[in-house]
Amino acid sequence: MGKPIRETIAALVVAAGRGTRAGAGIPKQYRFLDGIPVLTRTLRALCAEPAIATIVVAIHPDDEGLYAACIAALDESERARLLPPVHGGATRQSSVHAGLCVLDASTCPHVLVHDAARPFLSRDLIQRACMALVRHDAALPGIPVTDTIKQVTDDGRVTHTPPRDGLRAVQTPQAFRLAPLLAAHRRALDAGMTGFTDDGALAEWAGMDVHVFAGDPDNVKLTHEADFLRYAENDGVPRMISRMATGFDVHIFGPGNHVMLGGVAVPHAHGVVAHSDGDVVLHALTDAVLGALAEGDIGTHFPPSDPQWRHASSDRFLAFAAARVRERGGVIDFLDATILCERPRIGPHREAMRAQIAQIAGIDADCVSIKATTTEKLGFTGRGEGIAAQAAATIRLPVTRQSGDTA
Ligand SMILES: Nc1ccn([C@@H]2O[C@H](COP(=O)(O)OP(=O)(O)OP(=O)(O)O)[C@@H](O)[C@H]2O)c(=O)n1
Ligand SMILES: C[C@](O)(CO)[C@H](O)COP(=O)(O)O
Repeated sequence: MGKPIRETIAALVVAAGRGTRAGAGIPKQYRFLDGIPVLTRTLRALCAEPAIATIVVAIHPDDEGLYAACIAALDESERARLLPPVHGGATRQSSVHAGLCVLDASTCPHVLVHDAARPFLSRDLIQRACMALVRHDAALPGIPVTDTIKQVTDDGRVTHTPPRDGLRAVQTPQAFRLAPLLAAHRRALDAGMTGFTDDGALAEWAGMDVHVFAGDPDNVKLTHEADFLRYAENDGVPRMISRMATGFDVHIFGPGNHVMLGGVAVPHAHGVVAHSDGDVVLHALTDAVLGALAEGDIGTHFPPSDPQWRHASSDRFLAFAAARVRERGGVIDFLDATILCERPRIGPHREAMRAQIAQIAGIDADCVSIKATTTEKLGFTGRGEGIAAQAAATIRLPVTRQSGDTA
């Protein structure tokens, strides 16, 4: 008995175009829509359909790096569905041909050919395409046209008005039996027919019986800059969400003649007892930033048991946390710290600390605030036994998954 049709379908995504009509520097399938590349969205939609056994993407040879970044954003089970990419050609038709050539008709006798530039394809639409293969060798999603269509000459004279009822605007995914489609592509190539704008037209030319099933008006092809403006909330700029977190640190006073505070050596009658340089301000700020990332705390990344952090300058801890924010595509909006001690006096060093913290975190000094308070001679700080700092960090991170989670 043969396999059920749902285990015999491959998807071929054509993504080798240059997107010249959309402009904007990189090919449109690699541009971001709400923090997610168009191609990543398209592949996720296809991966969500269990009927599709395997997926191959035709890419331009110059786009290997862009493709790798799109694939990295998929989860492991999604990546497992992908064959290695193939290099497409100068036309959509040649890119489809290149992709069809690597598919194995003995394991996947059916193929859905889909434009990378159509990232809004729904589960229902994919299922309609798969179902169409039960009855047809070639089937295209089409939507009734709502405008009246005119055939015109180059100088704009109308020569024909086809009756609208029989017209459909066709989309992808277009569903085919693989062997006859590949044979049709080879025949077209041999005949020097290289200008087909969809596989439906090529199949029709080759004599296949081509049918239309219900398309989806939301399944638009991103073609012009205006499409990006219309469909991307932020036109390629990742949507960001704000996070705020706090940090706190204490060190006991010990022998010495200064304390490090916010990266500044502040003269004092004592030093602090600490594994590192004991800068409570930088430690509290580091924990606040790591907290906003939900990436543990300073001890997670720089364990006090590790001798390499002995006497370490605390700059590196905050610099590390700030780099993590950048690596996740985020920004630090604001850092705020309050120092709790009777002595030393903080006011004369406040501006130097703000400048130093700003430099370490890679932000403007305007975005750093340093405050100080005594504790009215109460508690360990009041008795002059030690010094404490509490801090808050506000950061923004890109929304990177369709679910709204962040990276
Ligand atoms: N040589 C080509 C041309 C197009 N495509 C793909 O075919 C789909 C539909 O093509 P289109 O929207 O025309 O994309 P581009 O050719 O990139 O656009 P433009 O014509 O504006 O350059 C896109 O996913 C595109 O990447 C392809 O794989 N290989
Ligand atoms: C395949 C297609 O998306 C069906 O509507 C369309 O023909 C592609 O045309 P393009 O000129 O390559 O964008």
